[in-house]
Amino acid sequence: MDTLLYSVDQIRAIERAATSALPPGTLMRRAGEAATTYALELLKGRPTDVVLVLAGPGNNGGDALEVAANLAALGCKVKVAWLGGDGAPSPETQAALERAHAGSACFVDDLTDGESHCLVIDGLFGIGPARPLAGRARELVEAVNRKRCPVLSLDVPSGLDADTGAVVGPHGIAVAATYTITFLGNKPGLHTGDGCDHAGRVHVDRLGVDELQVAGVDAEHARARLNLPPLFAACAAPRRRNSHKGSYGDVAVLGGAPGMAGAALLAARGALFAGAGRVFVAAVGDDGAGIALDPTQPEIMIRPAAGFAFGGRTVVAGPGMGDSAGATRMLAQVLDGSGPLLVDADALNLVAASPDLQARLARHDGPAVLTPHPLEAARLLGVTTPVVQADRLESARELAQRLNAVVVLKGAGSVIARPDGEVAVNTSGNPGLATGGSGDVLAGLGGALLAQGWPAWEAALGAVWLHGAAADRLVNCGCGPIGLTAGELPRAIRAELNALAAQSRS
Ligand SMILES: NC(=O)C1=CN([C@@H]2O[C@H](COP(=O)(O)OP(=O)(O)OC[C@H]3O[C@@H](n4cnc5c(N)ncnc54)[C@H](O)[C@@H]3O)[C@@H](O)[C@H]2O)[C@@H](O)CC1
Ligand SMILES: Nc1ncnc2c1ncn2[C@@H]1O[C@H](COP(=O)(O)OP(=O)(O)O)[C@@H](O)[C@H]1O
Ligand SMILES: [K+]
Repeated sequence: MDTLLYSVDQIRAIERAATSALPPGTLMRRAGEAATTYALELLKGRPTDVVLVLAGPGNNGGDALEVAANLAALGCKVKVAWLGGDGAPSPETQAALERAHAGSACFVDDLTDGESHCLVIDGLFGIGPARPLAGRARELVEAVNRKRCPVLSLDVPSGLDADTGAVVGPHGIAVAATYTITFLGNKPGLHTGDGCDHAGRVHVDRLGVDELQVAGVDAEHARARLNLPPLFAACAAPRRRNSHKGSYGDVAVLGGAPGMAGAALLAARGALFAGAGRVFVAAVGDDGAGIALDPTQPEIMIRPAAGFAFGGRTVVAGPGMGDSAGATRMLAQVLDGSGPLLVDADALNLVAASPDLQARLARHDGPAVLTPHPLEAARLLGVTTPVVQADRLESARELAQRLNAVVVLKGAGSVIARPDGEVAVNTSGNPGLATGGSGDVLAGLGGALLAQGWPAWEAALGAVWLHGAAADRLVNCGCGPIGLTAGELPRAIRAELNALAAQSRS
């Protein structure tokens, strides 16, 4: 899998470089050939029924018409729904249209509901759409999304923004593909937000554009990639025989105000099962009369936050912390400290509400990771959740820069961003994680990696990937996605982390 993620501007730059070096029409022909080969692979070489091809007015439509012509020439039954535009098609698309017309592909005006197809090829729009799909384009997408057969999108599911993973809106619609074959380079929008539900399995074909042409763009711009173990596995070193609990750091969870003990305990368990040497809960607003023990995890030491010695420990601030004056005071204290810090949940909301805490956080003298979900990110940025979700990569970048910390913007395709603008989009996980407390476990896991000496960037990448991989492991064993509980995650995280450490040795 190509792990670098290119913006539409970068793809257009790569395209310009390649087009000027190649005979006219080469890229579209190659896109058509690559998609034909992939379609036949998906159909195990033998289409059993009609292949329906949707072709739009731009070059994405040209790619689709190439596929239609190729499949028809190979003897497949092909129907084409062609959506002409206002202007004339590009010369390449015009040539592809003529090729498709000259062969045995049958052009149809409308899709008949209930007609069966073995595959739909979606070539309505690629990286071009600037406005929400409407009229006949919308009707075609609605009809395709009602079908039960597999759908192969060319380049990008039509109607999806390739940069952001948002459906082009307002009130837009996008093809929900089973597979996407994407050209010249991988694209962030296929892997985050709505993109996760629309792209299906993503296959990248560089169309034979040589690395040198792409390299010029990489060196200058490529600042996004998929989050996979090679980015952080080197930190998951096997344990030295001659080591002790002090070798693996202390994690202190600042949170667990009365009535919200569970969140802090889940974070603490996340830290414990991810290998922290010792785990504490510094319970906010608790004079010691509240939770004293986690009966299923007595290893966790629970102390009142007031007077707790945070120095020299990794602090996970926020799970179940509440917004009391005491909580705010304790948070200011840990922000002013110099140890590794992970800020989550209520602590993020307190930071969002206080310019003073924001300044303290930006000045924090030590590794810092923030783990907002989209609403928390919106509060921190002073915008609404839809604004955050409309461009998850840029929202995460903006926050990382403003608060001078590594930021994890959670949700499907979590985005991890650094203050210098580098971004990674997570590849693991599933909607089983959409359950109360799973974020608390992630916070504890991130804290444990920091406590074991992982730098902030690698700790954030590793925690997000391991958390998702643990959820995938549980689903593969039948424990979800429906009904997966946050409490099941720590043990699965332990299994994933040990597997990673074992691999890093071999
Ligand atoms: N960029 C490249 O290097 C290559 C591009 N190719 C294909 O070309 C695509 C890009 O082509 P285009 O730039 O022509 O863009 P698209 O084919 O994505 O669509 C642009 C066309 O759609 C119209 N349009 C946009 N939004 C619309 C809406 N809501 N309703 C109706 N019409 C709308 C535009 O006016 C324009 O005519 C890529 O995604 C890819 O599939 C391939 O041929 C291979 C090489
Ligand atoms: N649909 C999803 N796909 C993948 N991961 C998800 C999905 N929904 C939630 N998650 C993950 O689950 C965690 C939820 O965290 P959060 O919203 O803070 O929940 P809580 O506060 O209840 O613990 C995050 O790591 C998030 O990325
Ligand atoms: K498409």
